[in-house]
Amino acid sequence: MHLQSFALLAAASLVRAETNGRHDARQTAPTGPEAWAAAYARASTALSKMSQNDKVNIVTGVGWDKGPCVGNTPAIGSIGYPQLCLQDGPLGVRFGTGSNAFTPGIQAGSTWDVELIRQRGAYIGAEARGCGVHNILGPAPGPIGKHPGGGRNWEGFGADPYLQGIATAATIEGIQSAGVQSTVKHFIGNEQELNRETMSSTIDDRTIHELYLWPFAEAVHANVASVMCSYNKVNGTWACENDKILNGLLKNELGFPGYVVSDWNAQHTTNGAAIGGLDMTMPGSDYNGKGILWGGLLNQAVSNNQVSKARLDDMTKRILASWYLLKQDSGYPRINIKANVQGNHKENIRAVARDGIVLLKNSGILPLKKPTKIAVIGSSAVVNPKGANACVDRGCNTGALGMGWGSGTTEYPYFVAPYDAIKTRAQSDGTTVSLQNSDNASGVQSVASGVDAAIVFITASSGEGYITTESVAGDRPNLDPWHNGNQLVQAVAQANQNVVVVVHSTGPIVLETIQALPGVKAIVWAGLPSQENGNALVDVLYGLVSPSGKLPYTIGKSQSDYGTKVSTGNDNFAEGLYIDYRHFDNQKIAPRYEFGFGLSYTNFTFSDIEVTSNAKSGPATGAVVPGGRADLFDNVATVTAKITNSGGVLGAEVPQLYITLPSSAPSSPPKQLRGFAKLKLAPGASGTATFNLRRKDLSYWDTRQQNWIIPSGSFGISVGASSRDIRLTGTLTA
Ligand SMILES: OC[C@H]1O[C@@H](O[C@H]2[C@H](O)[C@@H](O)[C@H](O[C@H]3[C@H](O)[C@@H](O)[C@H](O)O[C@@H]3CO)O[C@@H]2CO)[C@H](O)[C@@H](O)[C@@H]1O
Repeated sequence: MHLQSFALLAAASLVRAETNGRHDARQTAPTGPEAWAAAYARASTALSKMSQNDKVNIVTGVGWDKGPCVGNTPAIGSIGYPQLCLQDGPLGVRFGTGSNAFTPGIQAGSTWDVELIRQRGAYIGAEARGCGVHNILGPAPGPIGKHPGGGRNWEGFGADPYLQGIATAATIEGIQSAGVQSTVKHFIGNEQELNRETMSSTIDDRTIHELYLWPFAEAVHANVASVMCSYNKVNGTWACENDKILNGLLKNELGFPGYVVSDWNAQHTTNGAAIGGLDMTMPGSDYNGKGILWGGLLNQAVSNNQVSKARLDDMTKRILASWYLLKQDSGYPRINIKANVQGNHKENIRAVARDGIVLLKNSGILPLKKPTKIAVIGSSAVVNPKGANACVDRGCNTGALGMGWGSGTTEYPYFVAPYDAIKTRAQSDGTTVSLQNSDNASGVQSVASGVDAAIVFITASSGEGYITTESVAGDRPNLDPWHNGNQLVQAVAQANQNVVVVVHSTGPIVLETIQALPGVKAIVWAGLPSQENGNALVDVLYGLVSPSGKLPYTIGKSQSDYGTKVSTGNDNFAEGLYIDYRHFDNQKIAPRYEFGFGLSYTNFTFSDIEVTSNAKSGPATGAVVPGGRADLFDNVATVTAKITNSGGVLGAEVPQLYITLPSSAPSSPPKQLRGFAKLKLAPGASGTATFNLRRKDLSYWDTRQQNWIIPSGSFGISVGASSRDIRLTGTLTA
């Protein structure tokens, strides 16, 4: 990008900051084009001191397993540039022994609490910095969750582009406020693990803009330092050499000033990747130390003019500018992945684990009221007998579940299992606890009968495809609970009429068998709570807090209701815009629990909706700032609603705003999330939810005009407690 364009765009960025309250809480994170312009100026000065060899080195990883981090580039002595350390990942410092295992992205999304998510990012950033990590490989809003059983969905924030976008931006702002580069991944269309390194994702122009690109646009707007291109092909061309998506969408349309780093071994050619928009190759060789595509080969290609010197300079400047942007050129800690950096961050981990718990069903059994006797049942109530970290990259589902498996995991520094925390609480209440730490349905009668509450634990897991767990090679082939969970719950419900089912899962499971059992009095969707698993659960089971999580995906009545299937060859994304609730709404399919659903121990009433708007139909016209045209980020309408806690205990509600586009727009999902807020309210208290709608929030992508358009006519505004529990409606006209 040119310096003049940054200077011109600085003013536009200030307008955005004043008009979009959501981002005002940003602290020391770099802010917009002016910060990039200063970083680019310094990058240009450094560039002039670098040899062609230096430039090739700074863009080329040193090779797999040849440095202290999962990704490393060599130091460049001539400019005082360090050996750069890139380390996973989205929930903390992978392989760290003195760091925390933060709550997975999907649990953070389930809180719908932007400030908790931002703090989570800031703490991940602080720990990465403390370990000398320059670039932390997260967050991961791709996959978004086209497939309910997609192996890596749990690394991101939920099956909706808006929720993913807000959570992604807040996470990046948090991470980068600690002076650490954030990498947003995986760009783009990597929605399944099966065949991810061979398949092509064919995604139409409107769908890519409105669904898959959306969170990445928010990431670029939050000044993310780098973007990781994915393994798959997009529309027939490898993502890491795809001119249309890297140069076209990312760098030109979104004005991305940072650098594109390859997923590990996702590069296929020397010249094609350089010309197609890749800026840094990782890890630099294949896992056997071979297959080196840049380094010497790139040097030759530049000397032969097959790749221009200007392109190599551009790659180098992007990498240097990101380093200067985060002020990593002075006083940066030395690399020590084993550093002790935990601080008090477990408070955030417990808060996210707890506030992400979704209460799905409660016939009055919860919160527990000093029961005399309880039973705790299931192998996932206790920690893995071999230790919480016994399986490499968490590649098993044994014992209590806190995260899925793969590169997006960390080591647990400790693990509080449900049984540990329940026992501690029970002791102080004088409750007797009996335990069956297996999933054996036939032996459950004796432990479950005669207790005041039988708490039964079931799970489902998934992860990255290089590990197969219990025959699951990444993506879940079905949405059933593992380890005969349905049969276990059935047996418990036969022995006892006061059953509480606790689910730990990487994504939706079909609950129909469990739902039909009269003995099941509560279903607690505890998600993926990481190391604070048991503590977070006890907070909710005993009413220390009222549950306040909301589902970040739909729980359908059957797998086929979702309308997508993991592809065995290439995938033409035929469902288009219609994934998750967009599909259920469009096809008028009743889910069991809809996107955005979650109960509380109190009640909330919604009233007094007000809509003010100066939205005008037509295209966006602003200059390009990081994230897209500047005016896309201008507030054009505001909706407010009064929320009152009309129940008897303190609680938090998440009012959600959905829009329905006017009939002049091309056919669109019936409802699309475009705002949410989390209000903590004492009994009887009221608060105002304010939803600021930006131009982009009211626009569709017009494939002919190649622009975002606000359609003319009347927009439906729905405000509710879920995507289907709409309490207030209004309209606005553009
Ligand atoms: O970690 C950086 C990015 O890497 C991708 O995941 C890779 C993961 O980090 C790595 O540990 C794993 O390596 C295994 C390899 O695939 C396998 O063939 C070999 O036998 O064992 C290796 C060690 O277990 O490879 C993963 C890629 O296949 C992620 O996609 C990305 O998100 C990470 O940021």
